[in-house]
Amino acid sequence: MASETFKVAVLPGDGIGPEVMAEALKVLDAIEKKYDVQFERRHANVGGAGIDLEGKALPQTTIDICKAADAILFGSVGGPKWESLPPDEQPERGALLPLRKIFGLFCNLRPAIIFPALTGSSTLKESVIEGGFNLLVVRELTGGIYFAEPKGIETVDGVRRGFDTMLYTEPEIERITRVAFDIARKRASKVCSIDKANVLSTSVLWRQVVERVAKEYPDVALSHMYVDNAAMQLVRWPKQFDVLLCGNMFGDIISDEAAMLTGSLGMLPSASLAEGSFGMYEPSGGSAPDIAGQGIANPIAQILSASMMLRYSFGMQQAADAVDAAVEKVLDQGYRTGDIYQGTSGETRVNTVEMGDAIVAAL
Ligand SMILES: NC(=O)C1=CN([C@@H]2O[C@H](COP(=O)(O)OP(=O)(O)OC[C@H]3O[C@@H](n4cnc5c(N)ncnc54)[C@H](O)[C@@H]3O)[C@@H](O)[C@H]2O)C=CC1
Ligand SMILES: CC(C)CC(=O)C(=O)O
Ligand SMILES: [Mg+2]
Repeated sequence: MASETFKVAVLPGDGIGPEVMAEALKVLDAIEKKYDVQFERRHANVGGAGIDLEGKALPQTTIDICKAADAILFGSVGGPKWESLPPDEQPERGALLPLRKIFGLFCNLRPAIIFPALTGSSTLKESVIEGGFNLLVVRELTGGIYFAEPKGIETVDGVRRGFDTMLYTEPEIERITRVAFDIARKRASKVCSIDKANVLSTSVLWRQVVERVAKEYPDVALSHMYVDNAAMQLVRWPKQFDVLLCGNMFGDIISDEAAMLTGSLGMLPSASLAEGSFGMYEPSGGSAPDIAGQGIANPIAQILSASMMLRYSFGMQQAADAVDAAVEKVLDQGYRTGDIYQGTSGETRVNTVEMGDAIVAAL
């Protein structure tokens, strides 16, 4: 009998979600064997799978399973099949955003680290990334334009118009700013806050609050950058960044860009954290309908998300380090899924399952 048991709600979702989730679960099996721990897993439908099997993107049974769990391991949701449904019934707005809200997952951590073996897979010149970079997007996840009301599409004077509301409260900004500064202290002690304060009122407030909170962290260097410049600076010279503090939408966009610097969106994990130890762990990318069903997706983002779950929700630093090291080892050994394959000597092209097997073997 294992000395410790953690309950994990497993929500594979749509597209490549189930394919990459299967590999992350194999890694958890291996961790159970290696450490004195048991992961009690309950699977639940979410997104398109929820709609198809239970009539709703986020069925109540799924919410209940998540509530009973210590953490959620999430795949991804969405796809063309469900895009013509009313927006609030679609997988993204009907399941993913509500899950983030219901569980208070206000803090999304997206670490973009270039593995030495993958410098050739980045689209950036080697001279820009040599020596590596290690940046962390700290994204506010339950506020901003993705959530605020009113939003909708209406007809006024015979003209259809769509509208959203961008809104941030001072406490919301303060809370995520503290997370960013606390984390920066354990890293290179630099926070770059990303906004659009030359245009948006939410950003003007964002900047004021960030500056006020920063006074409590004199040991952390704060800079501000407009989001358009930040998007450019990320590809110009990513090494200048340590922690990037972003609102919901800017963090969404900037983190996809940061992912590609590391070689592929399929490499970037994420942790969506609540106050306390509860979290949902999900790849930064989506359901990748263009490659779904072919067994070729890169499972590393999902596996590293499981590693973040071990680290942040279960306090299993050693096991998380072991998973991260196993990923690095297989990359050093030359294993590559199609998205990170360069065709150079020393590389072995593998499919999703083979990559998962290699990582388990390296553990
Ligand atoms: N967290 C979630 O569940 C998210 C869901 N989505 C949804 O996913 C669907 C597709 O959205 P897209 O904009 O196409 O973004 P996407 O992230 O699914 O795909 C963008 C590109 O990255 C590639 N890619 C992503 N993950 C990969 C992996 N693990 N291995 C290899 N290649 C990978 C895809 O093949 C595609 O070419 C949409 O319905 C969207 O709303 C998008 C982002 C996040
Ligand atoms: C539904 C979207 C907000 C999902 C997404 O693109 C993300 O969280 O990165
Ligand atoms: Mg995104």
